[in-house]
Amino acid sequence: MRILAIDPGSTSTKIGVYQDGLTTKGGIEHPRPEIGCFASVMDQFDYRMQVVRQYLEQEGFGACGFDAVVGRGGLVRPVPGGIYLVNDALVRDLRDAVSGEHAANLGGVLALGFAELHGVPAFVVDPPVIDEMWPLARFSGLKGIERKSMFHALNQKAVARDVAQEIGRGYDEVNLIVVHMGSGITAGAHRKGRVVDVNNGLNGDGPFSPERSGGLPVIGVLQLIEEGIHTPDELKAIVARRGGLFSYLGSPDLREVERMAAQGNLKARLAVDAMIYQVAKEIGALAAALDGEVDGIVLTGGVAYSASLVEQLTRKVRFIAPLYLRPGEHEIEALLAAALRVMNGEEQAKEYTGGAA
Ligand SMILES: Nc1ncnc2c1ncn2[C@@H]1O[C@H](COP(=O)(O)OP(=O)(O)OP(=O)(O)O)[C@@H](O)[C@H]1O
Ligand SMILES: CCCC(=O)O
Repeated sequence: MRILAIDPGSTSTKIGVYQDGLTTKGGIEHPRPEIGCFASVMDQFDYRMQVVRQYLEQEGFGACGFDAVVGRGGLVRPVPGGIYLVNDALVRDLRDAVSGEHAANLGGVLALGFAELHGVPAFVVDPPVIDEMWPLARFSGLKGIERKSMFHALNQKAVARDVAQEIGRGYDEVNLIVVHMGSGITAGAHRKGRVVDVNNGLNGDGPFSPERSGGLPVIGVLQLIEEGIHTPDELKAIVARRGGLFSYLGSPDLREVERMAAQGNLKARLAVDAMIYQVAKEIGALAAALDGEVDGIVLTGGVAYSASLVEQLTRKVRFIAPLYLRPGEHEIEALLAAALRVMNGEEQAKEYTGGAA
């Protein structure tokens, strides 16, 4: 059995190949000026196909066939968690960016591109739009504005399953708070296998992160528009890509910001402390959402590699539940494991129909 996994991120493409029990995994970085030449995410299709081809050749898989191809899910319409066959409806919604532009939208399209070359099925797994929120979590506080589920679903679910296993129980038997801390930060309340509440980092919700603003005071945002400082479109981009640490310090790279802090830059120290403070508050809020019945708090994403940040955060939230560390992302492994479950007949791939947005 040989399976190809493709995980496109905003400045990298991660690739994995499963072959008879062994996984080969790698990533190709795309310099910002190079990837910045494309007007839209979908315009990068040929470029990313070529990148994946080059990787496969370099790793000795150039002449190989595949039994299935699996890609990261994108911002399609809200769906329950699971594995989805890439079909026409899914490809159309990815191309139309029905729930927003994101590099992840290329995942299903690239998977299909390679699957068609080999005459095999293509899948996507746990797209960021999976929606398992309970009704209370949908209230924003204003009629007409509903909180939406959009988060690092693939990685959150993968590490949650892994931690449940470490605890010795099934994912659907535990309550976990999973905090993915990457360029964006999303924190989810996983209640017995369902993510019943989670912040949508891309939309200005939750803690600030290296790149995202998180929740902002609404009147302050309106003033920026009224005073002509930013247009609504500029603000949408700032909230998702140029907020958080980037806006305070000019860099979204926590390693660089920590270096600045270590060299005595007090602004950098305070901004990192504030990010930790906001993440801790989010964890506390989710603990209350789960009635305090929390089996574990899981920290994952690139930011969780920072030992000092993890130590500070642990001191603030360890009164809630034990902490489990899963730094980095585990998406390629999760994609390959999911495709393997389908190919082995242990799980059935769902049909994406593209219900209401
Ligand atoms: N060893 C480390 N120490 C401190 N920070 C780190 C370390 N490694 C990565 N980071 C930080 O993690 C952040 C990026 O995380 P990650 O690679 O998970 O994000 P991404 O894939 O770009 O975005 P996302 O996870 O939101 O999809 C950056 O701010 C980076 O500086
Ligand atoms: C994947 C959606 C969440 C984020 O990037 O902040």
